[in-house]
Amino acid sequence: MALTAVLRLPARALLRPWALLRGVALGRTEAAAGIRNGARRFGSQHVLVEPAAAAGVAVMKLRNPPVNSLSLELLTELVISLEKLENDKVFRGVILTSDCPSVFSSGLDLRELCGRNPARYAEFWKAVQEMWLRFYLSNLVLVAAINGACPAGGCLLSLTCDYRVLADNPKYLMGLNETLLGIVAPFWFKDSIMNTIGHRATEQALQLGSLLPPAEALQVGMVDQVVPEDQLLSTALSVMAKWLAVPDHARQLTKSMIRQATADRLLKQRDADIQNFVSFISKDAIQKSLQTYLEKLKQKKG
Ligand SMILES: CCCCCCCCC/C=C/C(=O)SCCNC(=O)CCNC(=O)[C@H](O)C(C)(C)COP(=O)(O)OP(=O)(O)OC[C@H]1O[C@@H](n2cnc3c(N)ncnc32)[C@H](O)[C@@H]1OP(=O)(O)O
Repeated sequence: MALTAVLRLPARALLRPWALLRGVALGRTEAAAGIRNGARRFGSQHVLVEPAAAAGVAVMKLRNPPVNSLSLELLTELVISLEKLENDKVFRGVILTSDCPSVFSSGLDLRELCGRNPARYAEFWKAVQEMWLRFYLSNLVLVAAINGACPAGGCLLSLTCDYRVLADNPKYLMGLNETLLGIVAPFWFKDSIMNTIGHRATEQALQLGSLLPPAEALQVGMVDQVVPEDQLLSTALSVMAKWLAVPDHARQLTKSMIRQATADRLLKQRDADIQNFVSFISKDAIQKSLQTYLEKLKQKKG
């Protein structure tokens, strides 16, 4: 099965990601999808996964130019790639980074939020939920090496990781800016940031839709470290070594003890959350807000 065909499958196919992966693996040559110089390496259209220099560590790169917007396809491939690594006994940690210059991820693909029908909105939102649940609860160590701007859904993705290192560049703004688009960050976005930066800082960051430069993101605890851009990957690898020095079973149970309750809040009401999203995003006023925001983004260039 060609990857393009895989990507046209509905989100419910995520329930059987191995069936999809078999298709991906069979559809691509070993050189493209698996083994290069003896090292395991696989990729899909929008996610590149390669072994890092350190044993047991993979680097997962988002590759959806120009700005790594989280489309249904990218979300689906992220989940499949993570699941594949989790099922491969070789890997214990993943460094998540971007293959696009200056942008880690621009967040949810705004084209998925505008002018679609309710069934497509529902399918998309289910994929957003799935990405968050799988990454947030992953038994692997996830370190985000944030090498670009990181707004909204991009920030959410980084918040699923166990540790965040941000490259020191004043253009690399980070935060949940939903209110500035006239939309509302769902409760599990809010939970993710509140568990990271605390209650009071969340009140401000979320209501103001703050996009913080590196020094402020560090100060508030949105990232754990800010480093010169040329040291980003080496720092992420050092951090990973520290986390991998801990026995997996003890670390995994501890992670789950801390995170499961937050994930359960969504797991208990996934369908209601989808319905909420669909009815919210379908409102004329919300559609207008989003269209205006998208147009402003496009005009910025001219
Ligand atoms: C009750 C609760 C219920 C639930 C309520 C609903 C909850 C929804 C939660 C939503 C979460 C989100 O993530 S919403 C997404 C929020 N994201 C953002 O606000 C980021 C917007 N983007 C940016 O700020 C910038 O693009 C940035 C990422 C910094 C990169 O700047 P650059 O100058 O490098 O690039 P640009 O020139 O701006 O962008 C290049 C092209 O990419 C497009 N582009 C940029 N971001 C895009 C995006 N997210 N989706 C699609 N397309 C995007 C631009 O329009 C350009 O298109 P062309 O002109 O055609 O080339």
